[in-house]
Amino acid sequence: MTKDDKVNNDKIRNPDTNAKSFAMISHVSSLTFISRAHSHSSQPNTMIRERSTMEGQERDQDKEASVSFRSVLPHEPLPADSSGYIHVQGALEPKLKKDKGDEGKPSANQDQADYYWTKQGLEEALHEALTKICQGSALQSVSVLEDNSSPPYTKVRLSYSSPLAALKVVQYFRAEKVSAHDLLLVSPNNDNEEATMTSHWQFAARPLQATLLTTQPFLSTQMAWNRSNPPKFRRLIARPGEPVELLQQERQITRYVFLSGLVDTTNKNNNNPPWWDNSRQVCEAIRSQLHVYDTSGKGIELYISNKKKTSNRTTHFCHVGMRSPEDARALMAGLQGKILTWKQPCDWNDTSTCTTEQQQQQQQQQPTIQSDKLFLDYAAVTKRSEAKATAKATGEDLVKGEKSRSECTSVTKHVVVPGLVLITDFITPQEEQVLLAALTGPTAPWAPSQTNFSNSGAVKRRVQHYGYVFDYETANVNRDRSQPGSDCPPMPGMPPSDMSSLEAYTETCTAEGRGWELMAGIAERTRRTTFEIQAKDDDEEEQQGQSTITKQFPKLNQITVNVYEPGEGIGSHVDTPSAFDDGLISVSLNGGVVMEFRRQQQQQDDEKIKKLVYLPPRSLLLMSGPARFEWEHMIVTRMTDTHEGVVLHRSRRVSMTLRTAIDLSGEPMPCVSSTRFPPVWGTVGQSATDALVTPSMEREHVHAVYDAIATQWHHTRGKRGVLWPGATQFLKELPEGSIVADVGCGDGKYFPAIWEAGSYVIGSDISLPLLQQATHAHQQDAASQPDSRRVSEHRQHLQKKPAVLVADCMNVPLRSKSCDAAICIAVMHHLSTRDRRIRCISELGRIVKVGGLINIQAWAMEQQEKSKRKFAGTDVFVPFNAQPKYLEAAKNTAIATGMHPDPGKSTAQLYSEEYNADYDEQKGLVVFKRYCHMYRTGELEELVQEVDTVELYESGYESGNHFVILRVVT
Ligand SMILES: O=C(O)CCC(=O)C(=O)O
Ligand SMILES: [Fe+2]
Repeated sequence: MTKDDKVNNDKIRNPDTNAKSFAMISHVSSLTFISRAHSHSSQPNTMIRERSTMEGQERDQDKEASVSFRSVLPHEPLPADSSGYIHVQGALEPKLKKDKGDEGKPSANQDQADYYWTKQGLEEALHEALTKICQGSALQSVSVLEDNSSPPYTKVRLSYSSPLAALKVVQYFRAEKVSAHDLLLVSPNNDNEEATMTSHWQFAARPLQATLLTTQPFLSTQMAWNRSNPPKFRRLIARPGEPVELLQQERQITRYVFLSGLVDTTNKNNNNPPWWDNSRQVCEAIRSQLHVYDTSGKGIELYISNKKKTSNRTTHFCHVGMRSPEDARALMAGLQGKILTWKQPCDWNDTSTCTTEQQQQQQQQQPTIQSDKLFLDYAAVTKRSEAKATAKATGEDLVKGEKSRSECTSVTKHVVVPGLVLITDFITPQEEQVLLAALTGPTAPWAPSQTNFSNSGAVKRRVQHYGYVFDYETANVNRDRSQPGSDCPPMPGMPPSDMSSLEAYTETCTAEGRGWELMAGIAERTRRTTFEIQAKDDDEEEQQGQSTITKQFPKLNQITVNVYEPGEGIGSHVDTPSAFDDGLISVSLNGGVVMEFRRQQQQQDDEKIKKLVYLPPRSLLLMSGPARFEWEHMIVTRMTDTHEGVVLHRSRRVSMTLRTAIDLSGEPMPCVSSTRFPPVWGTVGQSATDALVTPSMEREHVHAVYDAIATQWHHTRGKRGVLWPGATQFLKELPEGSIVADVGCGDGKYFPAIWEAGSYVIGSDISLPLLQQATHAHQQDAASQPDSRRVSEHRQHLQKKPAVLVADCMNVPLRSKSCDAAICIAVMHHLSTRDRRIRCISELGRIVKVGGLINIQAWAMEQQEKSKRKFAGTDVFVPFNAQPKYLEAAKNTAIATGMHPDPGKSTAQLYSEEYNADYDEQKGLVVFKRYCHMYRTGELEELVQEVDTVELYESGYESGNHFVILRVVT
C-alpha cells in the first residue's frame, strides 16, 4: 500500500481542528450546493450522504488495505479486475480569489482559504458530479488520496463496476478535457449562494488527468510489461557477420510481430470523431481482429507507433505482442499481405451509460478501420542501454542517424513507381574502380565555383558538374558557359574513330586506367541503352494489365558527380523540369544506398506514398515520366540502410547523374565535350600550363606531406633501406670518383651506395625535414644501420659531410655540366603535369656533363600480380598512414621554421585540417594523401623524346617501377 493509498477519514487539512470547525462545515455545505446547482436536482440530505460516503470508504479501505494499484500500460489488454479503477489528478481544489483592495494578499477574514475543502466534502461533490456526468450508475466509490505534504488534494481514485466502465470514463475525461470547473461548477445559475461562490472562488479550467488503474501485479518475468515507457523495438535482422541460426533462434522465441499498413479510413469531413487518435480504442479494435491468434488466452499486447497523418488518412504500424512463439508464427502466416477492415467495436457506443450529446452523436456513426496490405515481420525488444553495450562490445559505433530511427521500416514492395527502371551491373567492377579513381582522385576536376557553393552550405556533399553547371541557389542550369560561375569541365567525349567499337574502347580504357576516357564511354553506353519502362501506375496496371514502352536518351549532355560520405544524403526534390529534359540517370559507384521516392501531392489532401529502392553499386537508375516529374526523390542522411532484412553500413557513394540540359524553348542544349585529358576549362586550365609554378596539388599532396611524415618515413622505410637493385647496379658501374647528383634524394637512402661505389654525392630535395633525416642518419652509429646504409671503413671519409641542398627539381641550383652522373629515383611520379615531367628530365640533362648517365625511376601503372598495390588510374592518391607520435617532431620543426602559424592546434587537428589528411580515429592514424602519377609502359621513353639534350640508353621495368637510363648528348 502506497503513501497515497492511506486514507484517514478523520484527518482534515487544518491542523487546528477546533478553531476552524465552523468554516469547514460551511464549506461542506457550499460544496453540496455547487453539486446541486450543476445537477438542478433537489437538495439531498447532506448528513446522510456524508455518512454513507464514509462508510463506503471504510469498506473500500478494508478491502484495499492489501491492494496496490498500478496504471494500465497503453499496450496492455483490459485488466481482468472485478472493478475498474481510475486515478484522477490535477488542480481539483478551488482557489480563493484575492481581495483586489489588499495588494493581492488574502485579507484576514479570508484565511479560511487553506481549509476550504475537507476530504469528505470533495469526495461527496465529485461523487455527485460524476454520477451525473458519465457512467454514473457504475460508479462505486470516490476516495481522495491524501497528500501529506500540503494542500491541495489533487489525487482521487474512482472505482467503477467494471474495467470497461472505468475505461470509458477515462476516455471521456480525455476526449472532453474535463476540468475541476466542469465537474464542480457545471451549470451556474443566478442563485445567490452560487454567485457568492464564484465571486470568492476560482475553479481551475485546466484538464484533469485520468488514468486507468489495475490491481494486477507487474509481470516481472516479462520485460516488456514491466515498463511504463513503451519498449524500443528493432526488427529481427541479421547483422553483417551474424550467423543466421542465431537469428532463427531468436525468431523462435520472440513474441513480437511488427505489423504495418494500418490505415484510418475515418472520413473526417463527416464530422466523425477522431477516434483513431485514441490509441486505446484502436488497440481494442485491432485486438478484436487478432484475438483468434491468441491461443494462450492471455491477451495480446499492442504498441501503436508512428502515426503518419495526412488530412484524410492516417497510417500506423504497431507491434503485436503474442504470448507464445506459435501464436506469433500463426499470426505472421495468417495476416501477411492481407487487407483487413474493422468496425469500431459496438461496445464503445453503449449509449445507456453516456449522456453527453457528443457521445450520442458518436454512436450514430460506425467508423471503420482499413489496412493496406499488411506487412509483418519479427521484432525484438532492445533497451537502448543494451544497444549501447552491444555496440561497445562489438566495436560498432552508435553513430548519428543509426539508432535514432526505428529500423522497422517497410520496404513497400507493392508500391510501383511508374517510369523507374533499375539496371543492376550496368558497369563492371573494373570499370567502377577506374571511374572512381578518376572522379575522386587527384585529377578529378573539381571546379572552384562548386566548391564555393559547398562552403556556403548550399550543397553539403561534394559535387562536380560537367558540361553545364547546375546552380543550386537558383535551381537552374547555367546555359552560358562563359559567364562567371558557369565554367566547368566539358563532358568527356569519345574520339569519333572509336564510336563504332564502343565496348572495345571501354575495355581498353579500363585496362589502361584511363578514367576520363572511360567516363566518355560510359556516357555513350548510357545514350545507347534502350530502356524498357513500365508506364502505368498501380491502379491502372490492375485495370489494364502491364504496359511497357521503350525509350532512349541520346542527347545526354550533362553529368553531375555527387560524393556522399556515410551519413550524407540529398533532400527530397524533383529535378527542375525547366532545366532538364525527361530521363534522369544515376549510376552508383562504390557504395549502395536506399533512395526514397515520394509521390508529390497534387492536392493538399493527397497522401505522399513512399517507395524505398535500394541502388546497389554499379547499378543504373532511370527516372522517367512520372518517376521524373511527379515523384520526388531523396536520400536520407543516415549511416545504415536496411535492405531485405540486412543492415548495410553505408560507405562512400559516388554517383554520376547524367541528364539532358535544355534551353528555354525546351530543346536539348549542345553537348560540349572534350576527348583531351586532363580536361581544360575556364581559368584553371590556363594557369596550369606554366611548368615552373608548383601546382597546389603538389604543394599540398606531395611537399607538405613529406615535410610532415619525414621522421616516420625515415624510421620505417629509410631504416629498412630497400634499394632498387637496378639503381645500385647503376651506381656501382660509375667510374670511381664520380660526382653524382641525387635529385630528390629524400632521406639519402642511396647515399651509402654512392659512397660505397667510391663516388661523391650532392643530394637535393624540396623537403628540408627529409634532408635533415639524411644528414642525421650518417652521423649515427653504423651498427644501428641496415646493410644498405652501412659504409665500409675505407669509404667512411666520404660520408663525413654529405652535401645536401633544399631545391626544386624544376630548378636544380647546380652549374650546368657540373656532375658526372645523376639519379632521380621515385621523384617523377610526384610531378603532376606533363610539362613538369619534361622539365625535370631536361634539368637532369643540363647538370650532367656530355656523355654522363642519368638513371630515372618512377612508379608503374602496371603492378605485378602479387603486389598489394593496384592502381585504378594513372593519377591517384596513395595513402600514407602516419602515427601522431612521429608527427609531433615534424610539427615542432614546422613551428620552429615558421611554417605553421597556429601552434595551438593538436597534431591530428593540424594535419587533418591543414594537410587535407583524414584522421582515422579508430586506428589513431593520420592518413595523408600522396599524389602519384603512375607511368604507363613507354611513357617515360616518350617524355625523353621531348628533351633534346639526352638520348635513351636503356629502359625497363623493375619491381613495379619503370626506369630509363639516359645519356647526355649535348
Ligand atoms: O546521387 C544520386 O543518385 C542522385 C542525385 C540527384 O538526385 C541530383 O543531383 O539531383
Ligand atoms: Fe535529383
